[in-house]
Amino acid sequence: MSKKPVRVAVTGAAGQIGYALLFRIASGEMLGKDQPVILQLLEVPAEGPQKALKGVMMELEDCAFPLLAGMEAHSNPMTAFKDADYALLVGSRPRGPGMERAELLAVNGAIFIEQGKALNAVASRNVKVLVVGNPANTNAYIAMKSAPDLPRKNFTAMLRLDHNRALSQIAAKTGKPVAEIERMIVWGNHSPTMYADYRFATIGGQSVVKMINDQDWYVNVFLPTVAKRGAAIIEARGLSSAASAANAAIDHMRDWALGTNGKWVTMGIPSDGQYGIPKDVMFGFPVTCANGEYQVVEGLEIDAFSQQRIDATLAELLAEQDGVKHLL
Ligand SMILES: NC(=O)c1ccc[n+]([C@@H]2O[C@H](COP(=O)([O-])OP(=O)(O)OC[C@H]3O[C@@H](n4cnc5c(N)ncnc54)[C@H](O)[C@@H]3O)[C@@H](O)[C@H]2O)c1
Ligand SMILES: O=C(O)C[C@H](O)C(=O)O
Repeated sequence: MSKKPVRVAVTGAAGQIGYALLFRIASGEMLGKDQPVILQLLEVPAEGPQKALKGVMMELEDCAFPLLAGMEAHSNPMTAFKDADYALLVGSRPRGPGMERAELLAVNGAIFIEQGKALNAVASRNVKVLVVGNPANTNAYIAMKSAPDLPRKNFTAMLRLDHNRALSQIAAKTGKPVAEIERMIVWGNHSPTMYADYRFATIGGQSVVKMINDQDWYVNVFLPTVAKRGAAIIEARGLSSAASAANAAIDHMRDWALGTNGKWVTMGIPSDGQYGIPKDVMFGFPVTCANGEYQVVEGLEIDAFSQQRIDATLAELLAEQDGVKHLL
């Protein structure tokens, strides 16, 4: 018997990430090739974006996806999130060349308060929320705080693009297939303070640290390359990453919903105090997923260098939280 359709809400659906994301959700790449979906698409209530959204929906229709059980265009989060089982919060103002991410806080805070409240009011009580729109961790924190009737654990932020970027840098350095790399971690904020940590990573069971054996490359090439990759793409394209961001969103939601078979992935999640991160801080942690739930990989040794990096990204997140506390 075929499965009952699930409702997937996507905000910023006419934007560039939306365009790279919706077709893959509708084709079953996110929730499985046997899972029908109903797309509930939100755009700002203005003629241009709403018209563009209609165009995207015409294209979705023209794909004749067997798993696309329905789609709706919305301009109000209260209708867009109705009974949503999954919500991908992509819509926000993207960073342009030379713009600091922190500047985005004020502009985007209001959006995520309204959307958090709407999720609280109308979404499924089990809704899985992924915030992609930047500053992703703090936007997710704002949405979570604006939705007091939903479990905190339902709110996550996207660190998966950073995780995937780190995997590709290691694959290029070692000449090994990316799929063989296990136990990568990116701690903290989706920003240049993130800490991409390959101390525990293995390839075919062998330690990546030993294979690379180059602390200088780790500190002076790998870490800044991963941390500043978003800015490098903006510089090169004149636009922020879109296809790779959509791909990471698919990876994040697929793993959360369908499980990782014991593999570590990075998710931004509200801390429960693990590794000394204060409760509720939306922090990138290593997790495994099973049965629709994520679980932090605990008990990893944090050496002095790592502690310093973790403290720095935590300090940035706490400052961001402080910057929005008057809104909450
Ligand atoms: N977390 C990550 O790894 C990551 C990676 C890349 C981009 N991003 C962020 O994702 C966001 C979207 O990027 P993009 O390139 O798709 O931008 P875009 O400008 O192409 O699209 C954003 C869309 O969101 C819509 N929008 C704005 N406010 C909205 C609201 N309140 N409700 C619904 N829709 C709204 C806009 O009309 C626009 O169509 C940006 O904030 C960007 O910085 C995050
Ligand atoms: O840094 C940005 O604003 C773009 C995006 O978050 C990215 O990592 O590509």
